[in-house]
Amino acid sequence: MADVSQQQVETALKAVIDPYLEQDLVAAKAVKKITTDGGKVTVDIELGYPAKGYIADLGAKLKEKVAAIAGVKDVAINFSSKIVAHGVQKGVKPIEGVRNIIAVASGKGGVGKSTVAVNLALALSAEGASVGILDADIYGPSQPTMLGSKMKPESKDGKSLEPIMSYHLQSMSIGYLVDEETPMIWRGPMVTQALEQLLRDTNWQDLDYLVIDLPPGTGDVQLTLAQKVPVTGAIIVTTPQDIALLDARKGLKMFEKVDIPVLGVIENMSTHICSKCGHEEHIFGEGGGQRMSEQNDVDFLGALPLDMRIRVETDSGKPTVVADPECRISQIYRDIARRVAAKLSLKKKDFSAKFPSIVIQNT
Ligand SMILES: Nc1ncnc2c1ncn2[C@@H]1O[C@H](COP(=O)(O)OP(=O)(O)OP(=O)(O)O)[C@@H](O)[C@H]1O
Repeated sequence: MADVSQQQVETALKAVIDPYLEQDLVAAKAVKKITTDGGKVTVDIELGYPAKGYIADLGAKLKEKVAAIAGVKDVAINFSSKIVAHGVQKGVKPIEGVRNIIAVASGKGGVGKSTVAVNLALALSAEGASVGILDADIYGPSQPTMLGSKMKPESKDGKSLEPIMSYHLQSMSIGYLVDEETPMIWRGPMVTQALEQLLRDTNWQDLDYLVIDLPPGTGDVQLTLAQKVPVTGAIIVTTPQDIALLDARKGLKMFEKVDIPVLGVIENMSTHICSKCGHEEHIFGEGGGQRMSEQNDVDFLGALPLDMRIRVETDSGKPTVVADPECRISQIYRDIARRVAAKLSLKKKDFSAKFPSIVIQNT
């Protein structure tokens, strides 16, 4: 019997569309090596995004296609992830130790932006990336509470700060440094200066992604920040109500103005799940985030339910993604995290950046 050819294997691999990259892995240039040794086929795949929770499933689909080629007796698929730095706005200096910055914004307060930001950061970490979070919500820093950490950051040299570690996540917040009431009286320029300092004077350690939890709204502070921080991509959090959607649209326009690509929209409090009977209801209307994304030509990244456990777990210092990694809500956050990172991986690379991070992940 004739040997299995590389071409046959490629054709089989092309039959599987990666839902996060929205293309097959050959087209995405993720297939790095194919070896065929008699009936034994080995495929090396390098994804541009972290995907620990998904590669078993992806590997099984690819194996099934390759195994169906006549003459194939054994298939091995090896996965790795290589996360590289991507381009940012022109003229903004990159941050030492950080490959990519993802800004999480909302048009209006109270839509759950901070909750989404921390769970998204933890979900990226659960998928295998090295992740940090900067709490830029200077008027109401909530990350110290959400991460259950009240420690003061150390300074080894009297100039820079060491990030606080919780659940493998590096974090920095004005809430670690001043008492809760102080930032409320700060004026615009003080806020942006404090934030720039927090961002640049923290010793971030080799981060693939730094998630920035921006202050709510689209005023001057947010605009100045968006101009000064080297952001790779932004995410807008909204609820399905009309008013929140209108405000979210302002957020989209703000990022457009400063040339930051919007990775997409996350709808929070999408449906309500009754904690007693599990019944699901669209109490704030249905499909608003999806419609808004379509109308504004941005991606819809996913929807999270209004669920009491999200509030209880996050507000008590153990966000859902670490409190119960296998539950449905955590799976939604991880799905969104993979989608965000995959979209980011398709953006223009920053060729001046030094080292990518490579993680070997086997099925
Ligand atoms: N999907 C959800 N289900 C239930 N409760 C939620 C959900 N998302 C957020 N919450 C809760 O809603 C409250 C507000 O959330 P959060 O602080 O994240 O909002 P925010 O948009 O960052 O607010 P702010 O504008 O004050 O910064 C918190 O108590 C949080 O636990």
